[in-house]
Amino acid sequence: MTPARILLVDDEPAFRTLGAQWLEAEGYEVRTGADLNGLRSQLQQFDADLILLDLSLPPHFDPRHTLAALPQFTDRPVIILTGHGERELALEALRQGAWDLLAKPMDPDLLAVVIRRAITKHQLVRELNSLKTRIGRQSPLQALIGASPSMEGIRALVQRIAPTDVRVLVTGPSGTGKEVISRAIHDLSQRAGGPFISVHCGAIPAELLESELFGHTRGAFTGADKDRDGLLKLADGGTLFLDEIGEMPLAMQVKLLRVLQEGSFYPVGGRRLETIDVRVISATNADLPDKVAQGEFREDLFYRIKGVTITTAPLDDRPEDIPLLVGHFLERQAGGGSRPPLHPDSDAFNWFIRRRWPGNVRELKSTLDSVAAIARGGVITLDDIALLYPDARTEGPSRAQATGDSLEAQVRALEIALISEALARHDNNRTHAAQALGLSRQGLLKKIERYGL
Ligand SMILES: Nc1ncnc2c1ncn2[C@@H]1O[C@H](COP(=O)(O)OP(=O)(O)OP(=O)(O)O)[C@@H](O)[C@H]1O
Repeated sequence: MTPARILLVDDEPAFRTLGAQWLEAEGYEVRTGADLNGLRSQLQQFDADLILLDLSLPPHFDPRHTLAALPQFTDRPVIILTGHGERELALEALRQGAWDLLAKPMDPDLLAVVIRRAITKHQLVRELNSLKTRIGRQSPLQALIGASPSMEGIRALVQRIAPTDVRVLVTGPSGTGKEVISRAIHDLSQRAGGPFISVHCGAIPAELLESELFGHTRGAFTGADKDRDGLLKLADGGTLFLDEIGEMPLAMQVKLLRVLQEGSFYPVGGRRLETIDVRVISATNADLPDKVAQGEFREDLFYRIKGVTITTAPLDDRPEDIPLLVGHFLERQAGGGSRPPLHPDSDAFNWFIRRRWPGNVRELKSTLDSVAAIARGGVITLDDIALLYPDARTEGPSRAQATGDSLEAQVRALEIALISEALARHDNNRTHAAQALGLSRQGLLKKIERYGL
């Protein structure tokens, strides 16, 4: 097990040295600090599980100054070290969210117990929060992240059509979540217990597509040394997801049309008619009516697969989804472990929101993966981003200016980013996050509900 980390902040060098030696002997990993100003950046380098904090610190040596800064650090237990005669200040520290206070000179036995209790409770709270989040996210609809009107409309439609057997066509640019949407429809349908079989129509060579879909009998062609079921058969009782259907060769389109009309097919080389029961969901980033007009896609097949059409929007058109997606991916990266997810500071959040994402959510996710890999101390900063994207600090006009996002979308994006950041910083403690944002707890809860945070 990795040792818990403690940051000891005190202006007296001798106290720091002795304190650190004692804490290390108790099995903790320790760093020390001498002033209040460096504390925040020190925490970015060293994600402490607990802070031991003296109240009179440079540069002001004014306990009130330290107290005013305290709420910034109480996303982990802070134990205040007080001198005698500071009773009022100590009480105020507790009101500001300090975990406990101990008078100098320290009683080592008492200190050991207080530290151990604080760290254990803090770890339990983190685990509880991460479990709550995971349980709360279990509805298939909650796999569809986003608070933009576009995503809200999609979620409402998915909920309506999922229990029916209607065919669905999901269209929209690459990387905007067409497969995630299709999967959510399946997971919410009565077929959820059955298979979800995904076929990438453009990736399978035309000459193989037929046997991949319909299966084949032994000896049907060179190399067919035994009977093999196709993907249609494997999808029986479940959902067949035809991805990039616009890339399906014309000859195959005719055969697929027959299956959709009759619900049955012959495996390649076979004489026995196979009957299947599948729901078909198709996806494409192509303009199918245009392909129909060009003679590249069969009109009759288009109308067969069209059913209800869901259209996804480019990520650049819905900036308010960015902070939520960032939070979601970081949480998934953390995997519910004992360490909390990384979180971007406000400059980093702004960079993610302002940037353009031609590769949509897929590009956002892979950028986040690389940035998260080099971040230290639990926080993603603009400095981390600038290591991979040297233009990060100087990037030209904001995405909003370039794309003309509505003021409403920009305000929503900013509000979601600030709330997500405050919640992350305060370990999902809504009371503390509300205080930090200058909102009432009730007001914050309303916003959390509205944005599905
Ligand atoms: N709204 C969303 N909520 C959660 N994850 C999303 C969302 N949109 C996209 N993703 C994630 O983005 C990545 C790309 O999504 P997906 O494969 O569904 O896109 P697509 O539109 O089907 O892309 P393509 O057209 O290239 O096949 C996946 O990792 C997916 O989990």
